[in-house]
Order: sequence, then C-alpha cells, then structure tokens
Amino acid sequence: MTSKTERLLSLLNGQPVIPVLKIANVADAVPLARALSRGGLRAIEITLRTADALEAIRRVAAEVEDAVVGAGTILDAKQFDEAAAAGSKFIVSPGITSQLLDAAKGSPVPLLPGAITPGEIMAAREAGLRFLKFFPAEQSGGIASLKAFASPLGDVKFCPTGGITARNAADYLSLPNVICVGGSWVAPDDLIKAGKWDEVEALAREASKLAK
Ligand SMILES: O=C(O)C(=O)C[C@H](O)[C@H](O)COP(=O)(O)O
Repeated sequence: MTSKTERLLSLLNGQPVIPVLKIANVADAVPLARALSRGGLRAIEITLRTADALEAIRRVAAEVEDAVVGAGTILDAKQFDEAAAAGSKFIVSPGITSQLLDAAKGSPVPLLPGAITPGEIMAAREAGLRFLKFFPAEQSGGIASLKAFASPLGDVKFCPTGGITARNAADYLSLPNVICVGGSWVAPDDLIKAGKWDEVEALAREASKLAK
C-alpha cells in the first residue's frame, strides 16, 4: 500500500458501493447527496458529464457535511485541477494517461484511474497506485478478468465500474482483489428527475449493506 492509496481508502472508509452520478440540474445535487448519505453512501462521484457538474461538486462540498464528494469522468489535467479546486476529495477517471498521473503527483487529491489491461495496471503501479478502477467492468471480462489479475498483479486492488447493478454487485465484492464497486444504479435518472429522494435513500441503504 502506498500513502496515496491509503489516503483514498480512508476517504472511502469501507463503503462497498460508490454512486456514479450524472447531475443534469444543479439544484438536485445537494438533496441527492443528502439522500445517499442518509442511506449510508457518503462517498459519491459526480461525473463531469454535465455542464453543472463542477457547480454541483462545489455545492455538495460546501453544504453536505456528511458527504465525501469526488469527481468522475476526469479526462485530462485541466479537468483534474478544476475538479480539485471545486472541492473534490478524490478524482476518478475512466482511464490512465501520463498527463493525469502528473497532475495527481502534484496534488494532495488522490486519483482513482481506470485500467483494463495488465500494461495499464502496471503503469499505474509504477506511479505508486495500488487501487484502480476497473472500467468498463462487465464489458471487459468482469469477474473472470479480475480473478485472472489476482495472482500476477496481486498487490493491486480494484473498484470495478460499468455494468454493475444490485444483481451482480455482491459477486464482485466477494473477490479478494475488489475493495468496492462503482455504479449508477443507486441514483437512476428518473428518480433524480422526479425528486424521489426517499427512493434513492432506500436504494442506497440496500447497497450500503452489501458485504465487503
Ligand atoms: O464517467 C466515468 O468516469 C465512468 O466511470 C463511467 C461510469 O462509471 C459508468 O457510466 C457507470 O456505469 P453504470 O453503472 O453501468 O452506469
């Protein structure tokens, strides 16, 4: 374990599921983060896939004390810096580039980059990272691939994301090299749009009970 990995793991604090959020309307950010937090999912990933994402991160960081807000879909160093400046406690990327690794090296905010191949995992390892996102998980061999990594790349742990749902999350979490999973199923677009925060809270509560 390197110190950066330890810092990231301590932020996630054993949470089995990281909600991956797409916030179309910035007014939804705070009530959504509160609902997830009430349901036991304090660490959340707000993806930079909408125009309001950075403002959503700012608001959650400022207004939702219980939340540990991270930024997702970070593709380059500029976005890394903007997301960190907005108050992100951690940064998630679908992949890994040397520019991103450089940005993370110069920042106290830990990076969870995506990796799929042994070469990508080894590049992240060389940069001192021992905890990676495995994305897109289901489309990239899923559980079978993660099992195959366990022996040759045994000191690296994963947060599989992409295609994970309430149906298969427990199977991923049962793997020794999986620490948590990421997914959007706990905060579906239709519930956010309708402001059904109690239903989001119920989905979060169910997810937070999954054993790791
Ligand atoms: O934007 C990113 O950085 C991503 O990582 C993509 C998300 O992880 C997936 O969109 C979540 O996948 P689903 O749970 O299958 O919806």
